Amino acid sequence: MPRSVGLHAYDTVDDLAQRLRAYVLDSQNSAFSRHDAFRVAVSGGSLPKILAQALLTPTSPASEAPFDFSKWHIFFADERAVPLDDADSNYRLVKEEFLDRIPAALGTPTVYPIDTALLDDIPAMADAYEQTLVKVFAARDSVRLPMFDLLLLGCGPDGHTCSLFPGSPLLKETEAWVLSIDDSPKPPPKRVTFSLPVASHGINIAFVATGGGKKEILREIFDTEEGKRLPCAQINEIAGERVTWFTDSAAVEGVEYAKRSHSGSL
Ligand SMILES: O=C1O[C@H](COP(=O)(O)O)[C@@H](O)[C@H](O)[C@H]1O
Repeated sequence: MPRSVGLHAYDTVDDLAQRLRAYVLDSQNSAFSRHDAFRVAVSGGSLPKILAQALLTPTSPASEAPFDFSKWHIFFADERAVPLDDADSNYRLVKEEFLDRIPAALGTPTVYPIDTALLDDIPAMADAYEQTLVKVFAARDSVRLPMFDLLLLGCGPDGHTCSLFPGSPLLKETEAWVLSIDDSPKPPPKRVTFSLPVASHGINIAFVATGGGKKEILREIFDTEEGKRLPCAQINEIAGERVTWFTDSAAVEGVEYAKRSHSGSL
């Protein structure tokens, strides 16, 4: 584990949400100063709810410049190959938990969902999503990888992130930006996902993992050699100091790495 990976544990999810808010705001503002836009990728699972709590619950409105969602470009780090209104859709989750609750005064983000016309051809769906990235981030031959301003990732109880699962051959991909999977061990089986190089290519990369159900896998990721093979740990290894984990105390119970200098407030 690179010692520079930040692992921050907060007493409650409310505390976590406040610190995540400050982190995303800083990330937004530095992106605006670089290119007047904020290119962010989000995950599904437990993340959208915590993200909404962080971003849409101002702690002290007078003391900070607000988010300007009109300059946000929101991509999906992974998506299930289902209609956008399906209960399993990451888009639906992000829309209902977060996008639909953004106050009009804060602007409307540009959102890039998958092309559901390609539900029966998921390799084509992955290629089409890659082309979406190419259009926004520049031509494929002029940039080796799209650089996100912020990647917001989850960590499954098995150590998966995006739809990159432990032991998957997809983890070896070095060329493609977006991949398809038709045998996901977690339902639904058909999905598209950022490849590991893209999921590691953010100026800032935040993992959000809360609750006692994550403590065993966090121990493995942070405290063991074998855990280095897990998808989340591979992103830690590749991106090092660009990675920050936002966790609560239940998720890091027994994690030695969290007891060292990397834990505490950000
Ligand atoms: O299937 C998925 O799971 C991961 C982790 O979800 P969580 O509920 O354990 O946070 C999520 O990050 C990913 O986007 C999703 O498709």
